[in-house]
Amino acid sequence: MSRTEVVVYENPDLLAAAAAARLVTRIVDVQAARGTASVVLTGGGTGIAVLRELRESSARDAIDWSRLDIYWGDERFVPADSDERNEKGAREALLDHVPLAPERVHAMAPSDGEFGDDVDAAAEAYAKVLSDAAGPDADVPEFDIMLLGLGGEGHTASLFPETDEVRETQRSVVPVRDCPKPPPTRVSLTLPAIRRAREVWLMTAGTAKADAVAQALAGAPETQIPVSGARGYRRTLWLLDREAAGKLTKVYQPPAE
Ligand SMILES: O=C1O[C@H](COP(=O)(O)O)[C@@H](O)[C@H](O)[C@H]1O
Repeated sequence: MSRTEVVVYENPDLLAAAAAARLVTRIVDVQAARGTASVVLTGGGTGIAVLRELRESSARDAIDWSRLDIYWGDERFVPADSDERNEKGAREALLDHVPLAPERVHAMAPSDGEFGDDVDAAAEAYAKVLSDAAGPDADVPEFDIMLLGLGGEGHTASLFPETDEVRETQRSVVPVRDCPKPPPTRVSLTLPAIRRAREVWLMTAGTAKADAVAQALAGAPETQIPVSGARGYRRTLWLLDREAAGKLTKVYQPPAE
């Protein structure tokens, strides 16, 4: 049975620090229970701030970094050294500063990588990465924790409102072209792939996100507000600052840990 929880923090700094602390605890608990853990990363202001907080936390040493698999929920299809790359942001904020096993870091291809500027091939290759990791019975692994951000118009990962990609039901990974938010070409997990995660953590801050947050939590159709369809099969955890939560009509209490 899946549950939805909403936690509101006073400001974006507190949100990022608290999300980082939760992440350490959850990864350590999963590793204690199952040996390894998997985390799907997001780009965006809050997602990268959380990784930076994690790097600066002394508790990060509680994680066995060599037994952690890293994936991405979406990526901008730009050259590897572009500041637009979600991978580059994550590496600078955290990944280059911790002893991860390089073969467990599963990045999406850049536009100057092995597939050149063929975004279809890059998306197909990432789908293969996921299906290889999932084993014989599934196309997508059961990720332990998927971190996602969202845009003011309701996009999550790189799934934008009223697009073919948000309606995708067969593929786990799709190429995305003509995105309303630059850069225009991206690779994204689809909603069915996102829903393979045990836990989805939706993290965002600021008044620009308040409408989308309120609509998603009120159950808006996912074709209109894609983040509405981003759910973990065990838990969906919204981590918000006061401004992003500003249009919620219901009062949310912090859940008991
Ligand atoms: O383009 C993207 O935007 C979202 C949200 O970013 P934010 O800076 O407005 O918080 C992000 O979640 C996604 O990964 C990224 O590619």
